[in-house]
Amino acid sequence: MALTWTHKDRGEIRVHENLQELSIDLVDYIAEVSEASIKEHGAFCIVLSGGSLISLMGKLIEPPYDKIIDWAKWYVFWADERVVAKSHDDSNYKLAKDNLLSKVNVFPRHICSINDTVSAEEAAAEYEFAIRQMVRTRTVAASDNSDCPKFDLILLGMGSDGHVASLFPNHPALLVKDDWVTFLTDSPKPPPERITFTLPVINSAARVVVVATGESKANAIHLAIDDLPKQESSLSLPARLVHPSNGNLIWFMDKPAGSKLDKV
Ligand SMILES: O=C1O[C@H](COP(=O)(O)O)[C@@H](O)[C@H](O)[C@H]1O
Repeated sequence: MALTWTHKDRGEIRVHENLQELSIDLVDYIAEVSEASIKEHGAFCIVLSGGSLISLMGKLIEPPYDKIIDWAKWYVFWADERVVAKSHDDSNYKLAKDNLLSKVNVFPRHICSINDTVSAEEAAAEYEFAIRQMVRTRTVAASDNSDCPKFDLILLGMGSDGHVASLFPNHPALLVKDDWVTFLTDSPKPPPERITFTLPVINSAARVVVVATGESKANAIHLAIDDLPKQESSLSLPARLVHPSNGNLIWFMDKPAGSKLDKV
């Protein structure tokens, strides 16, 4: 049984017994939000990340989810991408394509991935332009209180340094306010060239989920969620800056990742 509670300003926290339990709870949540979004506005705009998140979503291609989800109404985006060929093992697109998207009936034209033949700067600009077009045509909702898209669900992983998407500790990308997508050529985690959603976009989503597993993430989870006596600059922990202004935040983790939380 998961230990769950709601923190006064850090959202809902779900600490699971093991990866199997976490994975079931995560896909149940995704299926629920997919259904609710489709009922509400006829589409489900979901934003993926790379890393360990995708294997935790693996049950989506199995019964009953493969049949009950209305895949034709899914629009898929990425919170960040490595600027490598789509066939490269580092590609977040390839990871999701191989393990999820190629196994369900999401329309290829509903998959909004980056152009892998241009520079990081151009890829970021083109990706943002494509999303702006989708907001204009109302495929993606617009935020009520910012000049940003309002995705139905943004799924983020978190590194042991507290990075989310490709927003790394103390990196200038954390300060970008006017762009929806920015780029970096000096990522501390390889590969160096990446594009990423900026914080205003992440924090304008209707729902943001952060998924973290393993003991190596325990300290970052503690710093991202617990009330800290004397807070260092939040720029040193991007996950602490995830704070949807008008949406829900949920943290899914296993016991080792949650082991340093005050409540645990
Ligand atoms: O480089 C990245 O890392 C994070 C975290 O990955 P994880 O394997 O530790 O879960 C991921 O969320 C991000 O999309 C990816 O580009």
